[in-house]
Amino acid sequence: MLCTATEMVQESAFPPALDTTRHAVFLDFDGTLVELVDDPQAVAIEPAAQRELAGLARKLDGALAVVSGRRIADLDRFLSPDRFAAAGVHGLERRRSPDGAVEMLAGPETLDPVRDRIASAIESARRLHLEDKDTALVLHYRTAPDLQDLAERIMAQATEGRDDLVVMHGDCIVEVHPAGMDKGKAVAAMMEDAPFAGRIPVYVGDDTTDEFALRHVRNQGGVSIKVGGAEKTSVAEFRLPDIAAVHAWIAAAS
Ligand SMILES: O=P(O)(O)OC[C@H]1O[C@H](O[C@H]2O[C@H](CO)[C@@H](O)[C@H](O)[C@H]2O)[C@H](O)[C@@H](O)[C@@H]1O
Repeated sequence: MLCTATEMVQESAFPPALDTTRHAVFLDFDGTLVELVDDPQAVAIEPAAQRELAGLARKLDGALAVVSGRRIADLDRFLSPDRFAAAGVHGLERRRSPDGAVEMLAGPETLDPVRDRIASAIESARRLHLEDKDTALVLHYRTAPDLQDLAERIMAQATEGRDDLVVMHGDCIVEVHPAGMDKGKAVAAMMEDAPFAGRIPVYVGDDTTDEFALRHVRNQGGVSIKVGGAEKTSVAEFRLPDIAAVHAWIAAAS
């Protein structure tokens, strides 16, 4: 099911092959490395695909990061036993190397009033699911698409008057977190330091929240790749049709 669409015209060129001596690779997680499913905790990466991913990180001398709306702890769990550099919760969590510490750019307290309002609002809308990521709250409606308007209304009411927060609309979700960070800013920050600095950024993502990073990378002369068909409009220059194509493209890296 397609829950969202973004702006701008389509180009559908197949991306160039990865060059592991020159590229820095940033990969979205849900919808890019793993298939979308109803239960957010039920995603799984194919073992062969995970081996290729770990192999790519080695070939790039570590210049590979997962850039996700997920918490880094959740990414680690889904990708265990491998660990990667990562930007979690749209950049509000950051880990510059696989074994480094996770920097938190915001705390959970700021969302407490919103958390309470959403929890009480969904008591009468039990088919909506609240995912609490500490520094972000997500209302899921993949299994209740008829409740999209209600989910958006609940989020709008719960965040009314809070200019310090930003509401984002993703694939069958509406999400809130502290303002000031997005995936484009997260990629820009990671590109400032080794092992990413000096390389050409490559970004692969499927959702509206990836558009910040796709735009940033395209503006920097990097390689921007949208995952999905023409129904998903994007600023990206290149396109891979689906998750299987992403993994095949990763496996072909030289
Ligand atoms: O930035 P991403 O790695 O793409 O993470 C975005 C959101 O992913 C998860 O939600 C999405 O995947 C779920 C599992 O397939 C699906 O049920 C949901 O409809 C999708 O939007 C995650 O639950 C969110 O917290 C992330 O923000």
